[in-house]
Amino acid sequence: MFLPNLKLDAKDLPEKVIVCGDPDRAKLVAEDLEDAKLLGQNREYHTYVGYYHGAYIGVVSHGVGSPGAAVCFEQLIQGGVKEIIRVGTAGSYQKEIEPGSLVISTAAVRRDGLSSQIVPEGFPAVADLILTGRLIEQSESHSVAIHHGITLTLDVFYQGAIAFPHSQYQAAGVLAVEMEIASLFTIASLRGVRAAAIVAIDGYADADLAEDYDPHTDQMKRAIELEKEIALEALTKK
Ligand SMILES: O=P(O)(O)O[C@H]1O[C@H](CO)[C@@H](O)[C@H]1O
Ligand SMILES: O=c1cc[nH]c(=O)[nH]1
Repeated sequence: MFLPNLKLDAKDLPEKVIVCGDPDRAKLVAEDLEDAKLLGQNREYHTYVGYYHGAYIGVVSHGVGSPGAAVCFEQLIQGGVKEIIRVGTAGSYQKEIEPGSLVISTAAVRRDGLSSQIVPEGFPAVADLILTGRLIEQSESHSVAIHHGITLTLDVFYQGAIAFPHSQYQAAGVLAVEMEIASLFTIASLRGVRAAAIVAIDGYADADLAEDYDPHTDQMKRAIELEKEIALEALTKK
């Protein structure tokens, strides 16, 4: 089967993949794979495959925002993918969740537009219990602060005339905000595959805590290295 947006033949797709927004991050993950090769490249979708501890896996970039990412998730699943871990970045909503730390999402608030066009209002966006358990287990051997709980998925990155909903979600105990996890969890539930997500915190998203957005610091590079390692181990654990 040819997957048109990913621009590759599904026969070479592994059943387990890591996904991330940034094509450069996908390349970085692929550097940890043996016999890594670029399977397809089209638009924001860069797909690498290779072996990690002997397991055949893939890493695919999905770009920024749920609609484009959903095209990627759907085509991966059409192509036979059964387990997906998103390795992303997010802004913190809670003071104790500091830049450079990691958050494993157990569920995502659906404030994206994409999922509301494929499932009814009230349908939950929840992580797969088993894959998420593996992420949590892998994270326990590291000394960096790693939190787990509810994240929020928004379509908006820059505030317009309508105020960001940050304070209500902060008060409700949501840990962090990003732009694709709710779509991933919803699509995975709908199609019967496993999905989980881990994100590196690049600053405080809440206006009261706001800092300059800079996802390119050394601290972020270290956090991304760590989430990459945790996700690779969780995905390939027997
Ligand atoms: O770093 P990635 O995986 O792209 O994730 C986050 O970063 C992007 C915004 O800069 C959005 O895609 C958001 O979800
Ligand atoms: O969507 C995002 C991603 C990273 N950091 C944020 O504040 N928001």
